[in-house]
Amino acid sequence: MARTIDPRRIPASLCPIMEALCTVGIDLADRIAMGGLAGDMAASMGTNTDGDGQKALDLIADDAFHLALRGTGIRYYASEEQQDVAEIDTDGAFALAIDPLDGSSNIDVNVSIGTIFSIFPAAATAEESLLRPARDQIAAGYIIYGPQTNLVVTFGDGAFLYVLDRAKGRFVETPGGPIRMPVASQEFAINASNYRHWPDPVRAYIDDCLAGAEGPRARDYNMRWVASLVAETHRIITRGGIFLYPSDKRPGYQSGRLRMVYECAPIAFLVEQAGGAATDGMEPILTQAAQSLHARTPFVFGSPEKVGQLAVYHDLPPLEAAALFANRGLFRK
Ligand SMILES: O=P(O)(O)OC[C@H]1O[C@](O)(COP(=O)(O)O)[C@@H](O)[C@@H]1O
Ligand SMILES: [Mg+2]
Ligand SMILES: [Mg+2]
Repeated sequence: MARTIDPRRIPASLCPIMEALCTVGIDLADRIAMGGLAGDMAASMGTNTDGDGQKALDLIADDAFHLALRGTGIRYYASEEQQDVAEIDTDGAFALAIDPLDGSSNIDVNVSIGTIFSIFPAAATAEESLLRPARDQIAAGYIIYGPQTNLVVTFGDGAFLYVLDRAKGRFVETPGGPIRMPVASQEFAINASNYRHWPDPVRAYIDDCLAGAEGPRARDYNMRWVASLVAETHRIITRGGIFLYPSDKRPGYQSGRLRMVYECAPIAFLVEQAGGAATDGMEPILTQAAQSLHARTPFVFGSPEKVGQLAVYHDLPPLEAAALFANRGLFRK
């Protein structure tokens, strides 16, 4: 009997896992809400094996999820904060990948952060379990620690929104049924400080958004960048738009920044379940498999129409894309 989440939509075999994730999520939500009174959660703790800075809360969250998932049926536990996959229950039927704390750069500034998770059936090895097409996920979700603490989760039959009822210590599904991402929106999300490093098709696409009502899209756009993937996802599934973290020319960013297994795959699954689309700029994320546990991929998601438009820019032959970039008139409808 689940105590920390309304269990009605959860397949019985996944109930213990969801219970553990929600228990830790509630603890983290309480801790985050304490701010500096809970200690310096943004303290720098060195770097993970991939060279990313680790904050105290990254490690606290990773330890807490790893520990809580014992005995829940998870065989393989793959975390952003650990180089290798850990084996938890040797006879477990599932593999779980997790970004224990997403948006770490926002810990100390009281901006929304989150936890992202993905569940696959366990196969014979950790690699076979996790380095497979993202379409094979059986569940994916995130918890967002913001003004509300929400859980958004899919088990492959729609995406559903839960709110943490703090008085009861329980995630409760909001009325309204499955989430449907709005189709029409004039918002895009990209870290524009990297403009000079982007590929030409991405620059051309954003140029056309920035040109607003006077440009080829003939409408004004708004821009948002929170620097927490969970927060961007939550906004986009709630009110539409498009998110882009493309590859760029900076060293280490040839495949963008975000990780396939525990960031892009679960968000792509959720977004598709909410009626959106998610690609690497051209190909659906759900048809792809990571080459290694911490592999990165360019990531674009949002309303299908907008994600499709970006693919059109990528489809242009390089010379044409370059000309397009040099002369905005070429792409006018
Ligand atoms: O600082 P940048 O380059 O804009 O990157 C922001 C991105 O990095 C991330 O914070 C990476 O996640 P972590 O905090 O889990 O490392 C994403 O949430 C966000 O979309
Ligand atoms: Mg992250
Ligand atoms: Mg993280």
